[in-house]
Amino acid sequence: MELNICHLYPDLLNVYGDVGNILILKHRAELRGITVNISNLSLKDDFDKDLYDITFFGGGQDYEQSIVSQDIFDTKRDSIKDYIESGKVFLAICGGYQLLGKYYMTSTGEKLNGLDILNIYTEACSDRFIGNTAIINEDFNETYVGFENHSGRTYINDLKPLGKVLHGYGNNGTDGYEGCIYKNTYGTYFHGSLLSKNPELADRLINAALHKKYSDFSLEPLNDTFELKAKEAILRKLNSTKN
Ligand SMILES: NC(=O)CC[C@H](N)C(=O)O
Repeated sequence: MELNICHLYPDLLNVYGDVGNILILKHRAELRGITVNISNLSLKDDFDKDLYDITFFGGGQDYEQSIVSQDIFDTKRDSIKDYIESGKVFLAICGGYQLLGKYYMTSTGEKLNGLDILNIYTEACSDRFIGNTAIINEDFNETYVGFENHSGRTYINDLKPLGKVLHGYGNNGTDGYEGCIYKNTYGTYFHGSLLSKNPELADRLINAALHKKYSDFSLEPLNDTFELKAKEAILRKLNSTKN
């Protein structure tokens, strides 16, 4: 079996170790004997929706986001929309998450066009949401931990959130939700990297991608004792500092 992963704009959007998400997907797939190929796409490159099984879009600063927002709209929008609508796997963090929505209004009032694939929008404030975070996804019965740093406040309308906020700010600091899920597309503010701290979510993405590509397979479990202990330690620390 083989998985083809696309990393969008790794040269422009890659803060807080976002590339670690790709490394985790690769590592966990390879431990199951799955071959992984990674393609980096940047400015002016075409996105071939049929080539990739998982696509990753990381976060970044407003300046880089403004360059990417123009390019991705002009060169990749229709094919990324078809890819997402067809149920293929897409993971977007922070700046990338914001750009899947209708728009991102920066704190200086610059309106960046989003791809308008997710029914969400983001408006920035001058103060930033920074810190360690934890959420719970009650449908999956999974708790995810991460680190957020964003000025944007995202509103997800009727989309499902990735989880309910236990610690931190989440999408906008008011509605108690973090991230969103649409088909097999996951958007979130969790840096850190997300998938190294949350192996259940990494396997969820690998599983979904393999199900889409191959009808008959089963992903054998890995020994995640170390990762889960680390997560417990983070949650203990967050609980003890909660005021
Ligand atoms: N960490 C990020 O990707 C930040 C995204 C965006 N520039 C914001 O500040 O909201």
